[in-house]
Amino acid sequence: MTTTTHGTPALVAYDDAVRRYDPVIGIEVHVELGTRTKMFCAAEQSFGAEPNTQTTPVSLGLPGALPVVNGTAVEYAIRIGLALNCQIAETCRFARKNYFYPDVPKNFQTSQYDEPIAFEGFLDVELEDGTVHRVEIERAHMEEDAGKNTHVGGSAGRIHGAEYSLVDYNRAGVPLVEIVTKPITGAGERAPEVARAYVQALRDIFRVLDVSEARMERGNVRADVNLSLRPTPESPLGTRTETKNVNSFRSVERAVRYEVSRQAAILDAGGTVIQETRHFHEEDGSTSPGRVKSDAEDYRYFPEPDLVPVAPSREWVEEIRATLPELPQARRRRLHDEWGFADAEMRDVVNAGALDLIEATVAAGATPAAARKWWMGELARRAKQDEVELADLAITPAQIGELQQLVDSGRINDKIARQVLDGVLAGEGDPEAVVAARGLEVVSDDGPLLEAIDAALAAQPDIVEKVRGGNQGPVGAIIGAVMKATRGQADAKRVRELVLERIG
Ligand SMILES: Nc1ncnc2c1ncn2[C@@H]1O[C@H](COP(=O)(O)OP(=O)(O)OP(=O)(O)O)[C@@H](O)[C@H]1O
Ligand SMILES: [Mg+2]
Ligand SMILES: [Mg+2]
Repeated sequence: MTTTTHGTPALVAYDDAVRRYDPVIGIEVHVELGTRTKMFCAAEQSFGAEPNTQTTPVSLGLPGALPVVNGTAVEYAIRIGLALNCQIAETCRFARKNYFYPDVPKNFQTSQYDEPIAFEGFLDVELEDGTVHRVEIERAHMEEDAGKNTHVGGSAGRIHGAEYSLVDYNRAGVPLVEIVTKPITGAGERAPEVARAYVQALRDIFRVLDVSEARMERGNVRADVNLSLRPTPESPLGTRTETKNVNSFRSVERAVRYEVSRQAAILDAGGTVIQETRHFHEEDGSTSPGRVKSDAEDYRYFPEPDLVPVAPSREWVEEIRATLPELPQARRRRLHDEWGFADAEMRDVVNAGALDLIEATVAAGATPAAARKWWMGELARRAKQDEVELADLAITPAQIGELQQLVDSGRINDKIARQVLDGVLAGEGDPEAVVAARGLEVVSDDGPLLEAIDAALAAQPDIVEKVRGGNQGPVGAIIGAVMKATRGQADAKRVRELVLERIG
């Protein structure tokens, strides 16, 4: 049997695998809360600080140090729970999850176990083609992050072969909320897409709730991707693997795909999938074994004796519910109605990441249709050409609004508008400034127009004759000559009027 570098049978092609097996996914998402201080102490937490400068005796796990719960973190956890349609516990406790690893200075992580702050929710996830898949949420609980190990020297990629390891406790004790789905069934071959869309929807929610910067590339949001296969949708659940710390949307999708192909190969060969954690490899989208998964009892969970239970009053919970911002899905529906875009147009806008840009452009005075035309047309084309995101183009919604107003007021035409765009993108300033500096304003004064018209009429007497004879067809040639003479800056409609007037 051929095997891959990670010692598994050769992969089964994805399409083949999902024809013969039913994938079930489970996703654990950890989000770092953007509170000023840590979960159980007053140490500040900010990204990129010098290692080990943001610690207190509590986050270093020094003997005798006593934790205190961060009230803002509890509020953020409730916000997340409510946004995910969860029930909020009337009272819940923290628990110690015991394990030994240098990044956990206390030798346990303070987490929640059988009493999460939020439970029994759901999130409707929209796929790129508009299909909606409901993901059931089992629970959302509070916990603290671990520190960060850096392994130095030794053979590359071999953690335990490193010469030495460094540990940074700045991240130890940073507040986290872990959101755990129930097993997600019914996704079939679209399991990778559902997994990705779910994590993306969560990220968007964290941002509007303002509970986290939710930057994947900084590790603010990390997903553990569980996957199992079963012969049919009616079969009992198979054995899952858990691919840890996947930190981009694309990687979530790839991790699911890879595990489907890998597990199908094992099952095809009559083998059994081992319940284990796995590492994801960005370079080739593969996963490799981590550790055989501890059962919960190996963690010797027990209630945290140093912290009182958290008992959010119903009044407080309702107050938080009442101040929840509009969530992304509701906002998309509202804008869809307000803007009057077709379903497919709206989906394209969302998928292109143009929703915020169009909204801001409309706020700057453009009609929704005009805003969409710019961002999904000319600007999308330029973004693609430069291989950048729309939002990273060197032009703002306010500038597009101004540009569109120049067009609407007849001071420039569509063709000139594209030249103005060039100028703005080249850093020549706002549209008004570019128009002035490049002398692009439409010639609206009739004086210079008449001059150009008379010259054109004189140059083409035969056409003048035809038009006088009642055939207006060839008048286009005169208009074209005038437009050329004014370098495209004339208002074509006005030119036509004047030409006909002149010919009489
Ligand atoms: N057979 C299965 N196939 C796919 N997913 C599963 C299966 N069984 C459970 N899951 C999902 O795997 C995830 C397990 O997460 P959970 O936090 O409950 O446990 P854990 O991974 O064992 O614990 P830890 O938080 O210590 O990693 C959940 O999303 C759950 O729905
Ligand atoms: Mg897990
Ligand atoms: Mg978990």
